[in-house]
Amino acid sequence: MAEQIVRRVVIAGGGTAGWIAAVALSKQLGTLLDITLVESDQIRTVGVGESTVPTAHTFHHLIGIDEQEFMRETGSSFKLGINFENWGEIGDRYIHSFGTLGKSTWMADFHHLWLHARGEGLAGELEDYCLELQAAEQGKFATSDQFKVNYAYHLDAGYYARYLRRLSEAAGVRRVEGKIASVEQHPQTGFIQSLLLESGERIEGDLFIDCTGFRGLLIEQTLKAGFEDWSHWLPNNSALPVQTRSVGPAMPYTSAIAHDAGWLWRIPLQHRVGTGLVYCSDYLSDDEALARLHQMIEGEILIEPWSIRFKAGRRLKVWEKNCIALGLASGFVEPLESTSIHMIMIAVTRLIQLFPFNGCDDALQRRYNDLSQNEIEKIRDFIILHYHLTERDDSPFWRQVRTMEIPDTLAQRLALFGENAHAYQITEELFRIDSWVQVMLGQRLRPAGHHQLGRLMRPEQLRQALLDLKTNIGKAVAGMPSHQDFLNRYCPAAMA
Ligand SMILES: Cc1cc2nc3c(=O)[nH]c(=O)nc-3n(C[C@H](O)[C@H](O)[C@H](O)COP(=O)(O)OP(=O)(O)OC[C@H]3O[C@@H](n4cnc5c(N)ncnc54)[C@H](O)[C@@H]3O)c2cc1C
Repeated sequence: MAEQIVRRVVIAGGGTAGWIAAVALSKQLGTLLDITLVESDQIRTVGVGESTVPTAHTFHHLIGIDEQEFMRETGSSFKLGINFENWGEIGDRYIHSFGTLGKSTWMADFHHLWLHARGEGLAGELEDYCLELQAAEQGKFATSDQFKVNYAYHLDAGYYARYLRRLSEAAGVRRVEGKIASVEQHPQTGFIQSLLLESGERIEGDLFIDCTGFRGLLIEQTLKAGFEDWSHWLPNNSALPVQTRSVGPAMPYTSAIAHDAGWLWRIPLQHRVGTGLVYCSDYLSDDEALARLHQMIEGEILIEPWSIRFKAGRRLKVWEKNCIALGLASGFVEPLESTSIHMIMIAVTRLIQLFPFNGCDDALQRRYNDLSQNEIEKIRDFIILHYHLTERDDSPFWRQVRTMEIPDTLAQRLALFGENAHAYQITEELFRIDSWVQVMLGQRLRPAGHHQLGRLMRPEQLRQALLDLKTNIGKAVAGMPSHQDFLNRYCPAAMA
């Protein structure tokens, strides 16, 4: 049997990405690897990233994280979707839920039936036919054999990293505190050999995972893997996060409230609310942004706002030589649909599946890079959709994103839906058909035509079928406790 060449894994950085990598690799491949994580108390983590998508639930399950313990220790709440305000037009509101819309058939997705019935005056609102969406609207939540809902989490990034650190160290990860002063490479191959810390300590490894955030200390500053800038499609480049006291029960959704040069997030945790203004500095100065944030804040400030600059785009090669970038070091598509933690989790899963036990060869690297590119580009298109499909004309920011050129891949999807109401999910794509449908309709795209399946049913039969669906969902939601009551019982926050 071939000897294992890659055994010593060095993770640079201890933010969300670093500790997710540490916990997953140690729990899954533990005895095959020696894992060291280096982080520096002198360099703070980005400190945000608190809203997730349902894959977080699946990922935790895969690596054996106990849900109730995790939620107690991180003050987490449940998330059923995102509540968008002022996106299509000022005053608009819709929820992009994680749920399934109605009942689809093999011939056509549910929304085709709904579009027909709506046109004939036989149907209510689309949201009447989705359990998660109705539960979100009413602030309800339950998860059990009786209530099978598709959900994600809101979590506290600081507590989450601490929690994962505890699990990782228990699984054998060695943590080294220290600032990386330089990265040492093999003189011929350029492969990374070691990290030299300011203390003089040298950390040697076979595989290096760059989780150093936007700076990309290994992947970019050392290996120059390259970056594809997407800011012409996603112009927001600044954020002002702040932590505030809760002013009411935690709702089971994130809010994304558009303003004239970006948007504001509100993420309800058990012990506080995470809020943050996202904006484009070409259209809003930092002082104006701070004033805007203060206008939109609800509740007493617990931690004062801090400033973050970012650029949307992807690292051209997330795997280069013997270095793999995860998290912000690998690229960033702005936080609108809370996809970064998902991408970290998928990237770690992919790494476990394609782990280079016998060395970092080109074919493995190429496969990994292709899959990563494919994934992030689909997510990029979904985010651009929210900006481009707007009718807002009240500010230069909205005029720019409404009229900008968009990627061909997205233009094709819009044409298909705009003409015939068809939406699709490509293999391994994160967002499902129902996500595309909810956002496209929520952003005011009204398809000119749709599948004629609905005409095969008698009007009364169709009206009754839709009424039954709505009634059953209504009954199920009525039987659920409030989200806050469920949290209080299921996983009361340790720090609340
Ligand atoms: C405004 C904003 C909002 C976001 N919201 C969401 C969201 O709602 N949902 C979501 O999924 N994602 C979100 N994200 C993304 C999310 O925050 C990140 O994906 C996640 O926090 C991972 O960050 P990271 O670990 O890659 O980097 P960081 O948190 O920046 O961590 C970098 C680590 O590297 C260490 N480090 C750096 N340099 C050195 C050095 N020289 N020596 C030693 N250590 C070093 C630091 O000490 C730190 O531990 C958001 C991002 C932004 C900017």
